[in-house]
Amino acid sequence: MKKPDAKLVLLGDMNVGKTSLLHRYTERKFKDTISTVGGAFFLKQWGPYNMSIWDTAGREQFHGLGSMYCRGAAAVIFTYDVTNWQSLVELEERFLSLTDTANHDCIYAVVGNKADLTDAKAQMSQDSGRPQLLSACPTPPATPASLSGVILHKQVTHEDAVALYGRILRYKGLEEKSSLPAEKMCFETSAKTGHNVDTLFETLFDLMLPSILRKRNENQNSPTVDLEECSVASSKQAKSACC
Ligand SMILES: Nc1nc2c(ncn2[C@@H]2O[C@H](COP(=O)(O)OP(=O)(O)OP(=O)(O)O)[C@@H](O)[C@H]2O)c(=O)[nH]1
Ligand SMILES: [Mg+2]
Repeated sequence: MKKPDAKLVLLGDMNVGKTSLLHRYTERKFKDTISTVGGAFFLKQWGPYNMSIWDTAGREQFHGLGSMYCRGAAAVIFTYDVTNWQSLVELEERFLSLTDTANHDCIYAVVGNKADLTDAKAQMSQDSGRPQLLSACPTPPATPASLSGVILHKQVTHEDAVALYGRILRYKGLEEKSSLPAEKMCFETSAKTGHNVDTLFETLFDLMLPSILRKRNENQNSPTVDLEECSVASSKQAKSACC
């Protein structure tokens, strides 16, 4: 198996759709998933480069593994579910610090998945003539009994994601002005319909190119062997694997 040129890691709470995004991109399908155990990686040939994409478990019990998966990452996707405010909150509270082991020039994207559901909900709300309960708000709205069963999930807006992206940059000690702009790095996707999924991965691969070239250059100039990568490569025979 070829040695990966760069590593991209998907982080986020359970059930936000990380595995589904990966399936959609690598297999062009939306298929049934089971909650990920530990993590799994996939290799994607992108032009002359081998990209490794790491799918991590969102469940709390696997949290300790997250920083290991982020070690040496050239890009991290912070994934939330657009219908679930708490999944955005968790990114900052639980997942951001895991990226301390990522490369110093790591690229960060904030991705709201399940965009197909918000469209459906918005449509449903309009059709029924009910009041719009879909606007984002940081605390749960009081839900009158008369409205129970309408729409209980809050939506996360693009502006919420952009604000989180700004806080990620600050946490990383990066200047907003000299970093990649939020408009470019905040995506809304649907693993179900495929909306924006190719754009997400390919935008990130493009942006990872300087990191790939730097790494190739370092490897050429150094006779030392990267033990971490070799152990990963030698223990994985298949295109994808669990670990
Ligand atoms: N409607 C809709 N459902 C989705 C989408 N993406 C994922 N799902 C569903 O959401 C559930 C969770 O998806 P997974 O991809 O397993 O989520 P995950 O983030 O990998 O979860 P963990 O492995 O537990 O961390 C599944 O029932 C998926 O079918 C999407 O874009 N739209
Ligand atoms: Mg999963």
